[in-house]
Amino acid sequence: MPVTGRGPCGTCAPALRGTFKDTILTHSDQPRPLHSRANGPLTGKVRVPGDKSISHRALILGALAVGETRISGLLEGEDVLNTAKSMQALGASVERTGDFAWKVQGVGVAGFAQPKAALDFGNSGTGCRLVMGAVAGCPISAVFDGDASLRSRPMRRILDPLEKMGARVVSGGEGGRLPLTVQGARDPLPITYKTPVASAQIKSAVLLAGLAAPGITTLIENEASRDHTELMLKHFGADITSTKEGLHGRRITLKGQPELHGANVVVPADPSSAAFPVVAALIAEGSDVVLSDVMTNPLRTGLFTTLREMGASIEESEVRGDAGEPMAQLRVRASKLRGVEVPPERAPSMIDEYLVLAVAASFAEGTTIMRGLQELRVKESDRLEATAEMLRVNGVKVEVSGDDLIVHGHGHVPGGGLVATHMDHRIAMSALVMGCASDQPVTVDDTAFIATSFPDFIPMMRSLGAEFS
Ligand SMILES: O=C(O)C1=C[C@@H](OP(=O)(O)O)[C@@H](O)[C@H](O)C1
Ligand SMILES: C=C(OP(=O)(O)O)C(=O)O
Repeated sequence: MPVTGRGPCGTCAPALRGTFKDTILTHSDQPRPLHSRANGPLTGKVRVPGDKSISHRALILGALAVGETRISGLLEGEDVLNTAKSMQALGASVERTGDFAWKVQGVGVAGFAQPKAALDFGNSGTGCRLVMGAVAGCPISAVFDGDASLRSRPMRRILDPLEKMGARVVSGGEGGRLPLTVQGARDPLPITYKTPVASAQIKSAVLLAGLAAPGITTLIENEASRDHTELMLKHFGADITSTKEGLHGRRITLKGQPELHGANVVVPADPSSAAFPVVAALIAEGSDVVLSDVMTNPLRTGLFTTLREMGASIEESEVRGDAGEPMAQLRVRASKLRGVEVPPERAPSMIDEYLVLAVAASFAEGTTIMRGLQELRVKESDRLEATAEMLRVNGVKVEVSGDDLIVHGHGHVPGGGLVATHMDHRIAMSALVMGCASDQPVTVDDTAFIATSFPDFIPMMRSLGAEFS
């Protein structure tokens, strides 16, 4: 579905109020184009911002817990700040106490209050879908809305299981699209649900609703998706188990109506954000870049596995763990890459990284085949088509065949193209990374959406030597 304009809610993030006064959101309706040109090697050490998935979950579980939750290293990107605001609108107290440091005073499982206004999730599928799950277990109704991109994304996949648990859609857009009003269940039912696609957002919505239901909620997935909700629920005191199901799947059981207690959460650096400087360092000759504290949960590291298969030099050191999530320092050196075939079962562990992998594949020698990418079609944009277009306008030979993406690499990229962002942060960042090593500069039509997940991307890349102007 085409996405046009900034969206019905005006800018992606409304002005902040109350305890959020220290945080600034910067979206405007003016597109902000940028050129990226090769400027020699990238060097230096950086820490990319906190993991987006964990940041959303820390705020939501903090709000559903009894007592105080302290979060350090929170991603202060627009997506996460919209989740923080929704938690406040639902009755939790959410306060910024310092740089990336936040305090949440929760209301307890099923304790959300009726919000006075629509909950605006801006560009964020994760925020919207996880909060829908949490609201579904409370006897309140809430209006869910977002920008034009989020309004175009499917919500039926979340509403189907939530309706089985007793929630109702009171009013809503065609085919389960936003804006829609969800009436939470007065007496939520525990269910056994098999997800139709490997999606951590569906899984998490069901588990968050299941917190309020008596008895056992069971979630089965054929392919394991990121398990941050499970790990964090355990950290907050829930009785939750996860066992293998079939070859690649998981069966998760959650005992309902626990008393979640507030907890400390240390948010590691986001591997999906690290992916951009990692690929930039691999393709810009002579580069040597170090990234600290990168989360290395195996359900998130499919990109690093693939890049290593392509011949990338990515060394791990200082391996450690906090709050149940492993992390490491990565040293990345420019490398000659070769084309590879990426199996479909790897998709859940690198779902947001195919765009920047396609950039790496464009600089490789040989063909890279990425299989089973149907889920890319329902992200912030149709990422399968948008990625192919990004490569094509920069002189790379690329095919979309069914749900597969095939990139023919020739060791260098002509560049010179203007890339359409389609309200999608990862397209903007991937295109700017491409320009770090292409023969001619690459231009993106709008960088504004980068603020949803990686607000400091441009200055951080410049600090490594990237030329963005
Ligand atoms: O649960 C999460 O935090 C996320 C799950 C993924 O979406 P799906 O659940 O739709 O695969 C991913 O693309 C998104 O960026 C973050
Ligand atoms: C798909 C993404 O996020 P979301 O689904 O939360 O909008 C992403 O960050 O790439």
